Amino acid sequence: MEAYQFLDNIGKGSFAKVYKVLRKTDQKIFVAKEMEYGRMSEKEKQQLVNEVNILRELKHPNIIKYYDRIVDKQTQKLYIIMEHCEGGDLAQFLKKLRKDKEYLPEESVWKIFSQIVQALCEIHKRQNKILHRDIKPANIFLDKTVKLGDFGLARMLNINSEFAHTQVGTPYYMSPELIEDHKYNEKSDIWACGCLLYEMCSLQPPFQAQNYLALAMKIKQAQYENIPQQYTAEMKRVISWCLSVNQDQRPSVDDLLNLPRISIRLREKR
Ligand SMILES: CNC(=O)c1c(C)[nH]c(/C=C2\C(=O)Nc3ccc(Cl)cc32)c1C
Repeated sequence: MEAYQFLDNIGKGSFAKVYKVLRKTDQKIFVAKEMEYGRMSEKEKQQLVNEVNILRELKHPNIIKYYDRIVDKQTQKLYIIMEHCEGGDLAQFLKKLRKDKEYLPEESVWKIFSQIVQALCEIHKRQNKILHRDIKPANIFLDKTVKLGDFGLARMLNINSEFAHTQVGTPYYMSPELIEDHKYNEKSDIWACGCLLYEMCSLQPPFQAQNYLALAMKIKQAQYENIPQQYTAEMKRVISWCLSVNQDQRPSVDDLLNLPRISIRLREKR
């Protein structure tokens, strides 16, 4: 990592530390995600190679840009160099709103959501379909555009891995089918989008409990409190649609792109 100067430790991604770094050649700022691969099994190393290969292929304004990967054989650490987003992550942003008791205007909620749906469209519609598997505010970054990042758990549909059952932190956004130990699929990402939309309105996840079992019960019954009254019936409808227990009843990415509050934005972009 001689080409970069470490500036700050800015947080944790999935299974990793995240640093703000300066590229010495042009003084540009990036983010380096540091992962220790020394203690990883061969399968986990394959997952790491898989994450980097996923990132390298993705080029979209609403997906965190991958720049480089550096292997430090001495320390047995892999660094993934990615774009830096001045605004930090959405989790911190929502945490500040909650502290200031300030709700997000509905227009802002749709603006963020429409960009995440576009990112999802990009990864779901590829020939080699990709599932993100960890959509949540901490993996959404704010800059001139909103960007979906940290594909730490993403994988091509055709590669199974024991990571499938790896959970880091409380699984607030876990879907009913995952609780039933069914296969993760694109409708599980849609469930997570419903949780994200809910949390942007309520400033807390739809499903919370004191323990995993109680959380699982609430998720399986899609039992959640109403969002604040200031949001429209359309917002409530889309959240309810994404949080359909039966995944076949959930919207597809195309259904979400065709929502009036999203499609109007896409037309304006053209
Ligand atoms: C207080 N947090 C920050 O200031 C912050 C900022 C300005 N950027 C970030 C994080 C990232 C960032 O800016 N780009 C990233 C790409 C991948 C991952 Cl896993 C994280 C990031 C953070 C956590």
